[in-house]
Amino acid sequence: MTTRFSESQLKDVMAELPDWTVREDKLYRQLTFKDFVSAFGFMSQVAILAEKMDHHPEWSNVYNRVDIKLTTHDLGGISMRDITLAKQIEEHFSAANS
Ligand SMILES: C[C@H](O)[C@H](O)[C@H]1CNC2=NC(N)=NC(=O)C2=N1
Repeated sequence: MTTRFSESQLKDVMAELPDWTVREDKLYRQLTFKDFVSAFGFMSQVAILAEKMDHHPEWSNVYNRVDIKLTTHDLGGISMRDITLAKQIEEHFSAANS
């Protein structure tokens, strides 16, 4: 059973996600791609992954930019499920930009 992180647990796990910040009980990251097609391709891949994980991002897209917020609605805060998804998103982002 997944639980919501305490402040100190969160501080520790965030060390592994240097490009993410915490805002209003959500993990936050803004990504920029070379164009809309790259941004949307990335979103399509993450959408498939999120559906498999049964854990879905709150996000928006404007042209080459994708704003992502991750939180666990069922728990009202950040949990390991968000950290796992954030790490997978990082891997997809690196691949999309290499
Ligand atoms: C019933 C189903 O397991 C839940 O509603 C899932 C679906 N996707 C989810 N996504 C996110 N981000 N948080 C959740 O708590 C969540 N719960």
